[in-house]
Amino acid sequence: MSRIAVMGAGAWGTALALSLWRRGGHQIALWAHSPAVAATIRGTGENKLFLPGFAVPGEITVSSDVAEALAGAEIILSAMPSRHVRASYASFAAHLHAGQILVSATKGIEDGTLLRMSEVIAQVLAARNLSLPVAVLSGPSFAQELAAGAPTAVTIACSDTGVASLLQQEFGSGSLRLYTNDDVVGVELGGALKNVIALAAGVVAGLELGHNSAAALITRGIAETTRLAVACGGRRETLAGLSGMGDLILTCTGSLSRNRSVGIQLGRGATLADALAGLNGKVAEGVSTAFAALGLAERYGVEMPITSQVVAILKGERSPLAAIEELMARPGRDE
Ligand SMILES: NC(=O)C1=CN([C@@H]2O[C@H](COP(=O)(O)OP(=O)(O)OC[C@H]3O[C@@H](n4cnc5c(N)ncnc54)[C@H](OP(=O)(O)O)[C@@H]3O)[C@@H](O)[C@H]2O)C=CC1
Ligand SMILES: O=C(CO)COP(=O)(O)O
Repeated sequence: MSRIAVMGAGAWGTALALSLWRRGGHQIALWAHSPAVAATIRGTGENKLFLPGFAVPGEITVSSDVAEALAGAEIILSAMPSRHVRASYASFAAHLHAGQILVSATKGIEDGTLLRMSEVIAQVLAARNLSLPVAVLSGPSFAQELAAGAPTAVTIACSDTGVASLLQQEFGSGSLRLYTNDDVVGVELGGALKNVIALAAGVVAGLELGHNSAAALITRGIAETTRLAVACGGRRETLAGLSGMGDLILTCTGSLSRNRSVGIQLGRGATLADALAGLNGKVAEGVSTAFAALGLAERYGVEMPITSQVVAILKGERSPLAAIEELMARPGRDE
């Protein structure tokens, strides 16, 4: 029996907690950032704001108290928006100790520092003389579908292959299959960068450009995200896996994607502010990741034409249609 603390009670943290509880064999604690969200889940047995329609059993202890959530935890699985990871771990650090395993399920790149989430976590801990293994969980996985028990496969990445194998066993169940990988860079960037291409796929859908355009975008999207991930030290084959191509296909085509839905609104002519307001407090990571990805692309001298156009649209500097026209007018090149 392991005690697992799931830190973050948005859609993803709640779905992961449900999946791990259903698997059996673990005590699950779910930490919500806001006391109101924790109280609602405890009081109603449901996360009405972020994952409505799924019962959260009383055996999952729900709290907004960090010390309470982390007490006795052997595995800490975090799933909060990327912009809150640094501050969250700063508040967790005093309650962490050697022997614990950290797993990041957040998909994003930190604004300004351009660090991956596992790097942000390691940096926060290092400043407090703590060093714990940090694994990454990423892959094609809509929270609602995992919560419903639909068969789902994701990647669990850690530079320590023993830790990845242990997490594969501890998290795996009849509805959640995990593949191990020691390429943390590739897995983490695959999960973060697909959100930017999903915004672009939404724009294509919002403009009603059809299936040819969508397929071209997904394919050229994986080409440019792979270029960047490889330049950053990731492996090409990782980007062809679940946390690359797999998540890209899901998010670029799935109607449950928040990133794609923001892109659709932009394609239909909405402002970014209006498109984000439609999410009612839910996160679309691709918006900030687009800027960070372009920052990494400039650092490593990598060409990212789709990401560049997404940034121009987000800044309001180019209309969605003009962005597509620019992509089509680029000089011919080899595939
Ligand atoms: N939803 C999905 O299907 C999937 C999401 N992910 C990733 O998981 C991460 C979390 O997304 P998701 O669960 O969907 O989030 P949601 O959009 O469902 O919820 C937003 C979350 O942000 C939290 N939050 C707001 N302010 C703060 C703060 N200051 N500090 C800490 N947390 C805060 C909210 O907590 P509160 O209201 O309590 O303040 C809430 O839990 C993202 O990186 C996402 O890309 C990955 C795979 C699937
Ligand atoms: O990461 C996800 C599925 O793997 C969820 O995508 P959205 O954040 O676009 O909803």
